[in-house]
Amino acid sequence: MDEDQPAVDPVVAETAEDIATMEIRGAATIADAAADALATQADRTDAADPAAFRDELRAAAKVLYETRPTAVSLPNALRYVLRGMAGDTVSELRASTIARAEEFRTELEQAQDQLGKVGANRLRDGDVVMTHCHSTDALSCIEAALDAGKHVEAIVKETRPRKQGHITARQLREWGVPVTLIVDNAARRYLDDADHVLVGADSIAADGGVINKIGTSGLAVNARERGVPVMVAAQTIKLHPDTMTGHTVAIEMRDESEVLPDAERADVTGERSDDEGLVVENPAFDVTPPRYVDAIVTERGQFPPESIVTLMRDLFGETTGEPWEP
Ligand SMILES: O=C(COP(=O)(O)O)[C@H](O)[C@H](O)COP(=O)(O)O
Repeated sequence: MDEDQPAVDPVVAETAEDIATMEIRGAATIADAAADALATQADRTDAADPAAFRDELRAAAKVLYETRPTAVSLPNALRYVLRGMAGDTVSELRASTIARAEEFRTELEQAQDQLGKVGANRLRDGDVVMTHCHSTDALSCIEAALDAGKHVEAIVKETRPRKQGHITARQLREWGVPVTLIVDNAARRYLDDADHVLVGADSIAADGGVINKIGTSGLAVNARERGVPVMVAAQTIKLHPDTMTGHTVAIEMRDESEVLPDAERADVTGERSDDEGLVVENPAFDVTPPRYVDAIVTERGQFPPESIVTLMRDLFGETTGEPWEP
């Protein structure tokens, strides 16, 4: 952070650290935590005047923004809250910012419930769903289908390197859904047993491309080859406004130790512990082209990927800047 930036509340710094280290993860959960952290900053500020308050909130937003680059729900959340800062005194600004953050968090929850109902309509009684990673939006569709009395089974991809599939499997088992847990490499074989691929999204581009956990694109291509429809569950907060003006979505590269932990390094390098010819790459996300996606399910209904740009224009206008820009 710049030296002339105001200090941020320790809770903001802690939230940022938790997002960066993935204690807090998943696009919707990150957005929710970021909005909550801004509310805490507003609540605990000792800013002397409105200008200092605004500077503090912007500084907090920057610290949160710089944690992970791919999930657009994070800048979208920060922008939403900062645009709600209104008032001529610090106490008015505090109240409006906290209220705006609460409104954001409520709407996030409602949107997820609503999209779950839309997604559940695509699932028939007895369907088998293949999942990748852990997405609360995707799980909302299954939960709504269960609430509607449908029997659903799941084939859950482990999702290397961090195995978020375990979180999905645990949640589904808590709901009583029969789960078959498989390694990622087994996905194509098990697609023969699946009626749907159901995944979430970190960002949706204006051309309908879906940015989600690494491995989603390969799964979608295989699903197309096998004739299994691919459903993406994504609240509109996952729509990436900058892609309307040609920007691409940054794909996060994470630490190589997630792929090859230090304790296992010698298995690969042998005696040459500093082997510079060994490169380990760990991209966290990939882009699934729209032609491999059958439907993007949002709280505003389901869309073919090619028409998502119309919704984006409705929601964002033509373009937007950084979250802290007016
Ligand atoms: O790719 C991931 C999580 O990646 P990571 O574990 O690296 O954060 C999820 O599919 C999306 O974030 C959607 O999640 P949700 O539907 O909960 O927003």
